[in-house]
Parts: sequence; structure tokens; C-alpha cells
Amino acid sequence: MEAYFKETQKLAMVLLKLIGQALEIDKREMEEMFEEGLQLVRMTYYPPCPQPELVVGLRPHSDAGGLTILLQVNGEQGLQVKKNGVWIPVNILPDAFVVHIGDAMEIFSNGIYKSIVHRATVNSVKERISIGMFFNPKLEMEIGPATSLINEKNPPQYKRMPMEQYVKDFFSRKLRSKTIVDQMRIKGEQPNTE
Ligand SMILES: O=C(O)CCC(=O)C(=O)O
Ligand SMILES: [Fe+2]
Repeated sequence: MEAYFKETQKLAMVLLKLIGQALEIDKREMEEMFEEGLQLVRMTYYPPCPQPELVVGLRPHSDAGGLTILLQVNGEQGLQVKKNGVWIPVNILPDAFVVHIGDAMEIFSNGIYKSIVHRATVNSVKERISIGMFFNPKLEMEIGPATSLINEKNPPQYKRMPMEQYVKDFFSRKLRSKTIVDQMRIKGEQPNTE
């Protein structure tokens, strides 16, 4: 598990740096925000369910962190993402991770990258296991739009908040849609319609 933590962290940093390059976020700002940031894990076991249409495995939510690297351990399908209001199953590719953009990346990129709402369904035949690794900014940082992206033409679309407060807020809520990022959006901006 420790090796998995470290290796996925390396991968996440590669991805975060590429995102930074693509968006022209200052390299140092990206590193300062995410290098050796708060890394969390959620392992979920979904037992088979005789009436899968009556239950939801994991309710719709966006992940609160920057990036999520998700491993669908036993190759069982169940993840769905919401695109233009429609639930779309994510097909399993062998030996591939799913990478989600989280709320902290939506905020940091000043809304250029939107976090994705997703849910997990269950089935009646086989259990399903997933391991999500969540890569967050460092706890001592303040979450907000990257200062290297902000100028007169591109005003901040989200408020700033100490990461510690952001994490506390997140853990005091139930998993629900995009509640955190909606709360941080500066008024006048259109809320994201999932
Ligand atoms: O089980 C899955 O595929 C999704 C897990 C997930 O979204 C999460 O842990 O945040
Ligand atoms: Fe998730």
C-alpha cells in the first residue's frame, strides 16, 4: 500500500504539472500548491445487491481534491459520470486508471477545468471494489484561483479559503453533487449544471 501511495503520487504530480503547462499556470505555483500535498484514500467495497435498481452504490458527487486517481480493482463496471445532464457509464479499460478532475482543480484553474460529477452503481451478480487516491493542495496553503491566471481580463471566479477550513467543510458534509465548489463560486457566475 505504501508503494502504491508513492507511485500514484508521482503519477499525480506528472499529471498536475502537465495540466499546469497546458493552462500556463506558473510552474512554481503548481508545485507549491500540490507537491507533497494532502493525499487521501477511499477504498470502497460494493456487495452484490439483489435489487440493484433500488439502491445507489455511491451517491452523485464531485471529488473535493485536485485530482483523483481511481483504480477499479476487480474489473467490475459501475462508475458513471454526468455529462450534459446524462449519466454515462465509464467502460473499464484493462490496467487503466480513471482520473477525475476535482473541485480544488476547478477552483485553482479558475473554472477552466470543471470537476466531474460521478456516482457508482451496484449489480446483482458480483461485488465491486474501487480504490480512489485523492491529491489535494497542502494543508497550509490557501485554495483559490492560481494567481498566475488572474489578471484584469480574467478576474477570479472563486473565493479563497485556507485549505484547513476547506477540508473541514468537506468532511462536515455528506457526499452531494458539487456543494463545495458551488459555495466558493463568486456570485454572478452561472452555477455548473452538472
Ligand atoms: O467506486 C467508484 O468507482 C467511485 C468511487 C468514488 O467516486 C470515490 O471514492 O470518490
Ligand atoms: Fe468520487
